[in-house]
Formats: sequence, C-alpha cells, structure tokens
Amino acid sequence: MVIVSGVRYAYQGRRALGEVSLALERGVHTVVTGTNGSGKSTLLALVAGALKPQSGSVTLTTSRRPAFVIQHTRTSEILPCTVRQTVEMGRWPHRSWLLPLGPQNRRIGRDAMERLGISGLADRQLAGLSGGQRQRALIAQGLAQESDILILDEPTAGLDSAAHRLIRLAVDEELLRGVTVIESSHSPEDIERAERVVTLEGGLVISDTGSMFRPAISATLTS
Ligand SMILES: Nc1ncnc2c1ncn2[C@@H]1O[C@H](COP(=O)(O)OP(=O)(O)OP(=O)(O)O)[C@@H](O)[C@H]1O
Repeated sequence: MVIVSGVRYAYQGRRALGEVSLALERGVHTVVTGTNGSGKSTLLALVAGALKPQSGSVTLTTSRRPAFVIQHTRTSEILPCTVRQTVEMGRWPHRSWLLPLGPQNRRIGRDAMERLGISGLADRQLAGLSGGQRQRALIAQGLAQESDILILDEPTAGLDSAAHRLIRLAVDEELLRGVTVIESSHSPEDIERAERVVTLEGGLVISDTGSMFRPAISATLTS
C-alpha cells in the first residue's frame, strides 16, 4: 500500500530522516514512535505527500490522496473558519467543480463531527477552541475525506481520556473498513494497540515489529 524506499530528508541541510525504507501493508495499523525530534512527523509528511523526498521515493498503490491529520499545534491560531467548515474541507475534493457542497457531502461532514463528539461545536470558530477540541476537528476532517490511507500525527497528544477513547474508536472503525492507518505516538496505550510499531531514532528506523495480530479492535467495539 505504501512503499518508502531509501528516503532521506533534511531541513536547511540538517538531517531529519536518514535512509528509511518501509513497506506498509494495506489495512494495517502502524504506529511510528521515537523520541522528540527523531523524525516521526517528517516521515508522516513524506508518506502523505506534504513533503517531497530529497532522495529515494514514496510509492502509494492507490490513486486516492491520503488523509493527513497534522497536530493542532501546527495550525494557525487565526484560521478564520468554523469547525463545520474545517471538517467540510475534507469533502472539497469530492464536490462538483465550483459548486457548493451537496447534501451527501454535508452529511458525511456531520457524521465525522458526531464520531468525534464535536457536533455541538460546529458553529464555533476553530481558533477559539481548546487544543483538544481543535485536534478533534482536524481528525474529523481526516475521517470526512474517506481516503483509504489515514495518517495521523500524534492524534491523542494532550487529550483527555474521553476524547482519547473516541479517537481510538474512530480509528478502529476505519481499520475495520480496511483503511490503512499510520500514526505517530508516544503513548504506551497507542503503541500497545498497534499491529506494527516502527521506532525511529535520529532519523533512522531502529526497530520494526512488522505486522502482528490485531488484538484490541473487536474488544473496543463490543465494550
Ligand atoms: N520545519 C523545520 N525546519 C527545520 N527543522 C525542522 C523542521 N521540522 C522539523 N525539523 C527538525 O527535524 C528533526 C525531526 O523533526 P520531526 O518533527 O520530524 O520529529 P518528531 O519525531 O516528529 O518530533 P516530536 O516528537 O517532537 O513531534 C528535528 O531535529 C527537528 O528539529
């Protein structure tokens, strides 16, 4: 589904990612972990196509653009849009050219807000929200894209346990739909739930468990 082959990336000549090669299988939940500055966000941005490899290549065996959810701390504090507008941006690639979003696209946006427990915030400005609320809006935008690859950069960082659980549930639902999920996390709980854990250090992969049995999903969905 995702083939990262000999990828390197440096910011202003300083190495962020050394030579990284990974093949990520369709429908597998991979968590990328590692210390601060180890290159997790850079790797995710390269897979998402938000950054271009300076050498090597990233190949996706899908024609759909991955849904890439950045950390809320990386969004502008002054974005002039509501939560609803933010989430509905996830539907823009699906709308007819220059036309407003139709009822089907709006319904998908509403469903995504509901899954993240933010329907009551729909008309609030994104900039006026707490960090955790803003993070949930960004994740709802990612879900609304209905891509077959969902890339989440530290989606649960700084969230309370209720929000954490909603996000885990949403991710599990995506996995059951066959979506390939790649997320970065420092959380032992998130790492425990992953099928595959890739650990970076200094821009290099220092351990990779490969795909493992997925034990936690059905338990979460039935509890
Ligand atoms: N826009 C940037 N400009 C310059 N250097 C950057 C930039 N973004 C990241 N870096 C550097 O690249 C390296 C990898 O950063 P990256 O954000 O990928 O790490 P990370 O593992 O995601 O870190 P964290 O856990 O703190 O989010 C770090 O040394 C960081 O300082």
